[in-house]
Amino acid sequence: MTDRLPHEKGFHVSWDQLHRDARALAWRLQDTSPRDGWRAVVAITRGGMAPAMIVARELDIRAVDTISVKSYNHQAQSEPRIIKSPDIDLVGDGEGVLIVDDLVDTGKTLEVVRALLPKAHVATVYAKPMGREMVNTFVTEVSQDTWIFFPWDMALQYVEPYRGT
Ligand SMILES: O=P(O)(O)OC[C@H]1O[C@H](OP(=O)(O)OP(=O)(O)O)[C@H](O)[C@@H]1O
Ligand code: HPA
Ligand SMILES: [Mg+2]
Repeated sequence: MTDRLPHEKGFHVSWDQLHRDARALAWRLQDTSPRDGWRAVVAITRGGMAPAMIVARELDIRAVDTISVKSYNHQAQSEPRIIKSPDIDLVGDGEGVLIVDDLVDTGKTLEVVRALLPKAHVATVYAKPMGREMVNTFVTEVSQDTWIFFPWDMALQYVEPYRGT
C-alpha cells in the first residue's frame, strides 16, 4: 500500500471500463496478429488474468497459460524473478504468442518475461512512460505519477456530499 503514496494522481478503473479497454486492446491486436492468429495467450498473474481472458475471447484464442513474477523491493536488493513458467512445449521462444498484462509501470516485470519469451508480442491495457518501450501494443497511457486502481482492488462505498447540511 505504501508504494502508492508518492503518486499524486489516482486513475480509478471500473469493471465496465476495464472490459471496454481490454476489448479495445483486442481490436488493436488484430492489426499485428499472425496470419493464422495467435497460438496462445500468456497472462502475467495476477493482474493480467482478467484482461487476458477478455482478449482471448475476442480473438478466439483457446490456449491460455500463465507466468508468475515475484517482485522484491529494492531494499532487499533483489530483482523480480519467475516463480511459475508457462508450458515450454506450448510457448517455445514466444513466436506467435501473446503476453498480456494489466499495465506496465517501470517495465521490470516485462524485462524478465521478455527474457524468457523473446519472440512474443507484449500487450498491456495501460502503460506508464518508464515502461512503455517494453510493450508492443497498449491502449491508454497515464503519467508516471498516477496510480492505477483496478476494480478487483476496490469496492463501492458511500461518499459524503460536497455540501453538508
Ligand atoms: O512494470 P512494473 O514496475 O514491473 O509493474 C507492473 C506490474 O506490477 C503489477 O503487478 P504486481 O507485481 O503488483 O502483482 P499482481 O499482478 O499480482 O497484483 C502489475 O499488475 C504489473 O504486472
Ligand atoms: O499503478 C499501478 N496500479 C496497480 N498496480 C501497480 N503495480 C505497479 N504500478 C501499479
Ligand atoms: Mg501484475
